[in-house]
Amino acid sequence: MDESQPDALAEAWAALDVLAQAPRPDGSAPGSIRPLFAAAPDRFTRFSARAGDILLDYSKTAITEGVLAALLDLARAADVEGRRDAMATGLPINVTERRAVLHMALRAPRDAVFKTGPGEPREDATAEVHAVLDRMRDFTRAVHDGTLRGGTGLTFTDVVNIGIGGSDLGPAMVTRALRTAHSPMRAHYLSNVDGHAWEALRPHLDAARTLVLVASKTFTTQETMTNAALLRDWVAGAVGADKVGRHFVALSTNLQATAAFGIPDGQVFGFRDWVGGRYSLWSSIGLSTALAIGWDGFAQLLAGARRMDEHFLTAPPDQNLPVLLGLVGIWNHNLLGYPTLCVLPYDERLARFPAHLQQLEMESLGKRVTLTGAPAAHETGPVVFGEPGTNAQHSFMQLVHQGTTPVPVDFVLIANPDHGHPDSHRKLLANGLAQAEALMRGRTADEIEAEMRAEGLAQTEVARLLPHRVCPGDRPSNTILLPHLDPGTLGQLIALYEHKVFVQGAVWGINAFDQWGVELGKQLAGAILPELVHGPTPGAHDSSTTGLLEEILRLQGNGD
Ligand SMILES: O=P(O)(O)OC[C@H]1O[C@H](O)[C@H](O)[C@@H](O)[C@@H]1O
Repeated sequence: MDESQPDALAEAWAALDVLAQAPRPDGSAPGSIRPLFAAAPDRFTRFSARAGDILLDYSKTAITEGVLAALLDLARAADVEGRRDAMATGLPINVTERRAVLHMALRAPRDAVFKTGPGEPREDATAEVHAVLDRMRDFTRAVHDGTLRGGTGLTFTDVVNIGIGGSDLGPAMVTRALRTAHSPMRAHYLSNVDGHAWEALRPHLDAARTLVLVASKTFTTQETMTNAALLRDWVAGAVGADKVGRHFVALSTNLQATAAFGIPDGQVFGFRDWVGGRYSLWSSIGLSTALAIGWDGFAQLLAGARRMDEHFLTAPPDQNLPVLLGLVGIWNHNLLGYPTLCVLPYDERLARFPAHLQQLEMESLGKRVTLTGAPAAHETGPVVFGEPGTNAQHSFMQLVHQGTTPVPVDFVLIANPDHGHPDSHRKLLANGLAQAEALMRGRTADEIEAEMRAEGLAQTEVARLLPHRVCPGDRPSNTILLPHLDPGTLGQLIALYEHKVFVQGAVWGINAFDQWGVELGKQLAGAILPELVHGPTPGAHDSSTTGLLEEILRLQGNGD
């Protein structure tokens, strides 16, 4: 499984360090991009790649032939392909939880072979996946055609997905991207334990026509279980306690807990522990999406992801989109020292795509030790943030253009919209393309001086303003171009990032599939919860936490 060779790995990193620190043969700085375009008019052709419906243009980065070769050496030394194959064969690559990582099996065709479990005979993952998918399909159709109805006999018009983290972000993002005015049902997502979230949603719903999905891999998550109890009472109030069960479905791996909550097995859609939360939108956790957009759309989403899986599993590294995207990120992050990644989808429908990527990337790659528990030798995951364009241009892009540290950007552009406003779409695309060009090209002092002189500004004014107006350029971006946004292309796009994260985790030698860091806060919240009723336990906390607790209780009128 692990064929990586420490010496070869160290050599590969050292070779990259040399490239990142010394000027290029033509004297240009290793992070500069403009000279690369000036020197090679065919740079776009050379540093772009296609797979399925996706074009990845990474030419507006500081990658050269030499850098790319060294990055591919790094991937080879880290045995990215061997690790990828270990994932695909169901080996327990999530070593801290002793679990396989088989989200690819969730979108595999019926006759595919994805096996899991130690020893022989190994379990056939695909058969079980398709058994659940078949049930999800039948359920979705029965809700849509009115065979399944609520407690008072009314058809369901709305579905509420109660879940958080991976049990919310993926399906919420996909549903928002793909729903249309003709979608069969309205879907709503309730994640936060903040009662304001429920209060904001409640007026939009009729309990008698609302189907509730309790989406939780563990079925123990505090926020989800709290909201599930709130909605159970609310539905019971409308249809009667004896009929509330008809409105509730569970999406979970924990069948004991779903039964304890009172959801009969026939209304539970399961999945296995080899599906990580942030990879679960393809599992039964995606049921809200299927209900919202229809079964055919959900099936096309899976097929799109499968297309990217097949590409990732078979394409040579130098043409493999997830490998290239991962390696470009490593060049920007580890070698050039850029600590963040900004994701800008130029499509309102992808408004939650950056939020989904934040969990996918930061929960997967936010690790400080390697698989063996040794401190990571290199920086691991970047801070990821983003917003749809053009909105982002009018908020934080100032820092991206002129801040002190370059911020690599991934632009996601969609060639054809699904609306009838071509002028709006041209403006959207023009802005996306212009941002990438502006980041790369910048505006030099000479260019700005000439412009200001042409405007007739006095020399003193030119000198005063010049430093403020210079845009340094040489700021890297990738552009990912899709022909349309539809279930198939979105499936490819999400899977592209999933596999990119895999590649980076493999190169850094970390476990991209656990998330122990989120546990401590959960434990401490459990300890603090009773103190919000009874007051702070003496000596239990630092003075800050105790002081804040006391102040909150005083402001609530409970502290005197
Ligand atoms: O699906 P659940 O078990 O309710 O978990 C929901 C989320 O909460 C956890 O704290 C993890 O950090 C996430 O990876 C997970 O997706």
